[in-house]
Amino acid sequence: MLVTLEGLDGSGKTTCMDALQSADAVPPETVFTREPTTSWYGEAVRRSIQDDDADSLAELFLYTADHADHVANTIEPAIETGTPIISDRYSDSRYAYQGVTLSDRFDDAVNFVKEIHEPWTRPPEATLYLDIDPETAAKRSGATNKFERAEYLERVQSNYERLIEAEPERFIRIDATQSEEHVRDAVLDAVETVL
Ligand SMILES: Nc1ncnc2c1ncn2[C@@H]1O[C@H](COP(=O)(O)OP(=O)(O)O)[C@@H](O)[C@H]1O
Ligand SMILES: Cc1cn([C@H]2C[C@H](O)[C@@H](COP(=O)(O)OP(=O)(O)O)O2)c(=O)[nH]c1=O
Repeated sequence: MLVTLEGLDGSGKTTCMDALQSADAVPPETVFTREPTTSWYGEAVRRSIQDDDADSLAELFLYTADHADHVANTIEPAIETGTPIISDRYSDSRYAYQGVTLSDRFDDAVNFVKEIHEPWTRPPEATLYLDIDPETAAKRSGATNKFERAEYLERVQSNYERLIEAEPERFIRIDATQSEEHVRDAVLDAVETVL
């Protein structure tokens, strides 16, 4: 069972992952993971995030290489042994974010990115979407990198909405504008239900 957490920068994913890792309701063998990962592929991605002049297509393939390694070496081995996995960001982040960065190069960039993944990715069973307005997200995240500006996040948000509309049964929407306690409880409830 693969569960993913998605949302804009600053929506509270890290805060919720911390809560999940110490929650009684989550089986102790659960694998907690994230994208970008902590592998050298993930490090290459982080370098690119800090580079304002990075080529958007090259960046897509860095993220996608990191995902390929993540699927092969973390996700599939856990699935094979029936171990639950919770990932902070996963392929939807690419569809939503690179769907924006590549929008000037492809007619339907979201679909282009999805098509690159489809033959080999392992889709999640459930995705918790931490729903927050772009202004609050930008404020909370401190706008520390090129992706964290409100106008950019607004476009990322519309891509997430498009993904949710296409697969409403996979997504669980959580109101991330509520207090930290409220969001944490909603996330814990949702994860307990799906696991
Ligand atoms: N529900 C909330 N209400 C107010 N502030 C929050 C809430 N959840 C998280 N924060 C704060 O917002 C900032 C970003 O949260 P974080 O969990 O790092 O988000 P993300 O991992 O999605 O970028 C942190 O300073 C965190 O303490
Ligand atoms: C996984 C992933 C992240 N990103 C972006 C989102 C973030 O701005 C940045 C780093 O992700 P992350 O470290 O999860 O940031 P945060 O905790 O603030 O949400 O990379 C993509 O553009 N595409 C992707 O596929």
